[in-house]
Amino acid sequence: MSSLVANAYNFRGVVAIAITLTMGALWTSYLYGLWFKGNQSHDSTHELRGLWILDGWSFFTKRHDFMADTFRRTHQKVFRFRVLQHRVLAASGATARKVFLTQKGLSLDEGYKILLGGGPDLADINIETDEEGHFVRRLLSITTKDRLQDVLPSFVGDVSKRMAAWGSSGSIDPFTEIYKLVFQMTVRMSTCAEIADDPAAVTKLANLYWLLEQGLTPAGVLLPWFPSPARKAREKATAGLFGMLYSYVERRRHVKVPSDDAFDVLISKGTPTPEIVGFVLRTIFAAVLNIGMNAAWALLYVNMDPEWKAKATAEIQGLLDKHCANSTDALPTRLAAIPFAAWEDELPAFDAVIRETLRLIMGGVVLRRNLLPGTLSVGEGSLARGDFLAYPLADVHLDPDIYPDPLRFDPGRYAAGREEDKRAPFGYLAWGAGRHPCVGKRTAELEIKVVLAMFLTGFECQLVDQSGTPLRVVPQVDRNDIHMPRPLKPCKIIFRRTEK
Ligand code: HEM
Repeated sequence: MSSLVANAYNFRGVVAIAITLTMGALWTSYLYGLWFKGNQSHDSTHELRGLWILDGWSFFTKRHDFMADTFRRTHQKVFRFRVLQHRVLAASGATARKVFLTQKGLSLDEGYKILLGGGPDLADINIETDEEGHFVRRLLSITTKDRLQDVLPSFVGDVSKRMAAWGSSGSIDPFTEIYKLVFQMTVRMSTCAEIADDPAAVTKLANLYWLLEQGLTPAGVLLPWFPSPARKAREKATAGLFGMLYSYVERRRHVKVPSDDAFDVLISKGTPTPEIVGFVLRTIFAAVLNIGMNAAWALLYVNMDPEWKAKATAEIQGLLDKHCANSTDALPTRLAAIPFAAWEDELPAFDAVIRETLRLIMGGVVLRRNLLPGTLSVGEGSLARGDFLAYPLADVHLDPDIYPDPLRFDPGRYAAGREEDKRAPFGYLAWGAGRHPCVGKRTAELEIKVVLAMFLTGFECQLVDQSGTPLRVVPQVDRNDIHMPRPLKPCKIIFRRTEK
């Protein structure tokens, strides 16, 4: 009872502090708004004049609606708003898109760090590394064709082992279970066998990672100084991940015969342990949510489209017949016998399904910060040094003039004779383009293909709603979820295993 009373007092204290902070934030926001109005640029760009904290909040909590509604309401191709002291130019249209993608001096890292809360950062636990500047080069060194060929049989083995735990029939939430498959493959690709072969270690890593993801909240970005539970959780998770990964890397340093695993490759190149840890955290962050959600959506779309399901199934069966003489071998053994080059070059229906899924799902906002001296013209707006630039991919991916009937899943759009993605400059951006194309594309495509191949050759599936009623169309996407756009209404896959 006394602890209940104490909790009630604590609760009232927390509420009082929260109210005081909120009032303080609104008041500061108001004063800042007055100051900002006096200091706004004198160009013709439309500026939102509300309380900055509300604009900033909508940008984090309902980003898609905030951007789409404001473009619609203002009839402008650009508008400006504020997130704390930062000025953001939201831009749409072909000219702005080209500047966004090709202009030197627009920083991708700075854009995401401040407006998305960045990813995991060892500086949160006072460990400074020089990892950021080397990340792309290191990633390319562990995702070469040869390495992916080496790791491919383990990908298939990992996925099939995890799927075996589902039993011979039942139901799964694709956005949870496929995320786990992708997590396992990404750990395999970016760490070492001691972790990837140990389900308890992978689960521990996944739990810490999930805790860290949950720490990336709008409040954490908008009020970084506020010691919120989310911030504490994030620091705790970062410390846990650091401690765990550090000990595995140090153990690998002392083995007599190095392997081809990522840790050993990075150690052999003289990479210090904290930088290897930072590299793994960043890789998992860039990979797992992106691959996990797109693999889950690809499965939903292809399963609901009989024509493309038949094409993709025939294609993978063709590769099984070609590369595996013994048809009595278990499915994972046969899939693992298909060489990486065939996965990459001989699955055009898979490629079209993935390409179309990504167009539909990758509608979020991409970000840059202007580090150039002076002012830069961006379409009909201008960007001062230090300002941020936000471009919604939906501007191009859901434009009916480029992709007629844009919400329809139609992988044939890219085929010779149609090539809708070529109707506008930079008409397809799901893998980025220009100065910052995605460096994880090859790995991501392979992981998605392995998941689809396992489902298409080893399972019968049906998409149902939460009550088990079969769905006739794929659910709509929650475009306001900036981390992992799931369906607006939850759904499940009911499965029956047809081959082991
Ligand atoms: C389906 C999965 C993925 C999708 C849809 C995707 C999409 C993208 C997009 C759209 C960009 C450009 C962002 C921008 O211009 O602001 C990008 C960049 C990038 N991606 Fe991916 N990505 C995926 C998987 C991965 C994976 C697996 C990795 C690493 C293992 C990765 C690493 C990166 C990096 C490092 C960049 C920035 C490159 C640079 O700074 O120049 N991505 N990705």
